[in-house]
Amino acid sequence: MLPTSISSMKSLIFPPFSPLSLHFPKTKPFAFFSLPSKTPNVSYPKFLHVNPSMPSPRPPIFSIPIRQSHIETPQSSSLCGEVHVIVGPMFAGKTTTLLHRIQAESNNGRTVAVIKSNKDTRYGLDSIVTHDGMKLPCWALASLSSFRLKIGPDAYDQLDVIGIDEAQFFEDLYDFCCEAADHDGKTVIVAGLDGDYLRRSFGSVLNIIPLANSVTKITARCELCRKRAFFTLRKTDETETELIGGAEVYMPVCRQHYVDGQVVIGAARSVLESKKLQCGTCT
Ligand SMILES: Nc1ncnc2c1ncn2[C@@H]1O[C@H](COP(=O)(O)OP(=O)(O)O)[C@@H](O)[C@H]1O
Ligand SMILES: Cc1cn([C@H]2C[C@H](O)[C@@H](COP(=O)(O)O)O2)c(=O)[nH]c1=O
Ligand SMILES: [Zn+2]
Repeated sequence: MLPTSISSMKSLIFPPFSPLSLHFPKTKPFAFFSLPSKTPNVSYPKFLHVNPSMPSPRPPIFSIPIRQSHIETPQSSSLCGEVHVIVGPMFAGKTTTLLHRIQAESNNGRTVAVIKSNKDTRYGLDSIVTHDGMKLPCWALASLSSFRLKIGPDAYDQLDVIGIDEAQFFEDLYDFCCEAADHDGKTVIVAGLDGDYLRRSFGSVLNIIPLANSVTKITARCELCRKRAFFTLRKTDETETELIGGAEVYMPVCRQHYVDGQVVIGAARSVLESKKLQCGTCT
């Protein structure tokens, strides 16, 4: 028997919720299923280079899988996709984790494609490369909305899994994930920075958390004390939010060293500014 408050409610959904559907969402656990591979002519990335001496990525320290159930219904099994989000500071292993998940999906016979932002030109535009040198061919795009046309609508329809790296640079991330997972039935695996060098929310990455089946925050090692690093410190005095770079510009730091670093950088900046004011030749 349902509680009165629920049973007396008029359902706007047909058929109305059963008590079972209230308690057990009809989602599938990540990587628990394998769809048959569809056509052989779809581009099917393989790892070009996996360094065998590379340690496997550190386990996430913070993972919130949204409650899932093994109960499936026939009508939910084909259409609904999934969204999985991997965040953390630079050098935490986001790209490594994304590539491992994509490789696992591909090994399960699922058709995969990976997208990165064309703003990140660090290693050329044709591949995603981790800080360790692991590499996977990708689509480098200015916007996610261009993906379907770029890959071709037929190839898009054949895709099971879409990986997105450097997600902070895509303005249309929310709309793309919604459409791909809810409407097109794709599994979307997103990797990106949750925060910028000032620890402000970066791009649309945090906006897609309400869409996600799972959210995983991973950490790096603080470059100064080797403790867990949750943040990215910018070592230079540039102030624009988007500034492409690697270890020459950024370092992963723990909370203490982030705070100390901001104080040191702030002090250095004010010294430089006061020197500029005193110097007659500087403008
Ligand atoms: N300061 C650093 N400079 C270069 N490589 C680093 C540094 N710190 C960690 N790494 C390496 O980078 C790997 C993570 O690379 P990657 O997956 O590309 O990270 P992310 O995508 O989170 O930036 C780590 O496992 C580590 O081996
Ligand atoms: C913190 C921060 C980073 N970026 C840039 C720097 C890199 O090009 C990417 C992050 O790459 P990774 O795969 O996570 O190592 O983002 C930026 O533009 N602004 C920032 O504040
Ligand atoms: Zn530290």
